[in-house]
Amino acid sequence: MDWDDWDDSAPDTAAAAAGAAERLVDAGADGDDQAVEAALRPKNLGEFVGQERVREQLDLVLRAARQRGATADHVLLSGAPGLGKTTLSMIIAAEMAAPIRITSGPAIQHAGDLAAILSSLTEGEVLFLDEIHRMSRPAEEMLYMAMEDFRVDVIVGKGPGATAIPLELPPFTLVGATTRAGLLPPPLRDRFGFTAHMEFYGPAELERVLHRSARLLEVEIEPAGAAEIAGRSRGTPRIANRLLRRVRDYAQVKADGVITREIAESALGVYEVDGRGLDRLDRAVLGALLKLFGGGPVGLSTLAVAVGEERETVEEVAEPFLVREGLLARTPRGRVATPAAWEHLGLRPPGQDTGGSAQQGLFGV
Ligand SMILES: Nc1ncnc2c1ncn2[C@@H]1O[C@H](COP(=O)(O)OP(=O)(O)OP(=O)(O)O)[C@@H](O)[C@H]1O
Repeated sequence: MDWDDWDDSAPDTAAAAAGAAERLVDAGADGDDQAVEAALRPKNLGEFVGQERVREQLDLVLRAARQRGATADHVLLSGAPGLGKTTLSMIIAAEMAAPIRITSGPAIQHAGDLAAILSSLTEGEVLFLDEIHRMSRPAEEMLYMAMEDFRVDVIVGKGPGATAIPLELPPFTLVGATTRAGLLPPPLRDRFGFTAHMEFYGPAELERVLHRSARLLEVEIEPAGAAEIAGRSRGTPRIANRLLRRVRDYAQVKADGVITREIAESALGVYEVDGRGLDRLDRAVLGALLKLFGGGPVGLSTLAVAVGEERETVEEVAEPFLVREGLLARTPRGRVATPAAWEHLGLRPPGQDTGGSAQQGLFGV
């Protein structure tokens, strides 16, 4: 898959963002998670689970910088939300024993905003710029020079009388994060000394994340319980940790607090997250595609009307994961279900027996 075209659970439109925000399986950060999320963050490279290649390469970059007594090279982290980009930026700062400043592209709309941040950095400080692809153009151009020469030109005045006042900056490490590496202009991309692409996590890695988080949350979890949650976490540690907290509540209220496979299964059944990590919306989209349109092809707008959702919600919130899971394909003629989709919902394609399940409601599969 071409990563640059990929953007799982990072909706661009307000409608889609609203649709995503309420979901337990949304990979984005939500407000009430912040404190617990911070408590669960690995503090050094040794604690950071998975992403072996990235970890090994980063370890070399940081060790070498430390040995030279120099500031580490600028680092670009790309990957879907919830895979650990913020965590890794904090680890970079910790490993370099440097302070960290955190901001994001959308917060920097004017070059002056960036100049204010850059001019207040101390030597060796790490500047974490999340969603770097969403910075304004003038700020981006200022960043080029700051990254390369540790210098910015602050423009004073307007029109023909405007003057550029050069400002020296202390050496710093920029850690940029993006879900869309392909959207970064090449001059910006080229100024990063080290670029790492974060992959989705495998089940074994997610189980390790879950065991570690359970230990920190002081919850007892059996290996089969962790495996059950891992399988529903969409390859994303943030989702795994969120599901763990919901299962913990269930185990506490309905049982003796221990997370077994049965408890995890029942709890996530209550939250309508199925064995493959699909939630109610995902199954509604897939169910409509199969039951109302015989598996497609069907146009996006028609599919959206059928499930009573905004077009953007279907396209940006539900579809990326369904495509990634190989359950739905986007074709020039419309959306098409794959054989795996029929199998997942326990239905048979037309011509192979209609079965009784076509009578079930769209949300009831
Ligand atoms: N490799 C990992 N090992 C253990 N926990 C992890 C790992 N990666 C992420 N996490 C956990 O997942 C949560 C989300 O991670 P983080 O905020 O770093 O993701 P992100 O990629 O920056 O997401 P976003 O792009 O939405 O900001 C954190 O609580 C962190 O503890």
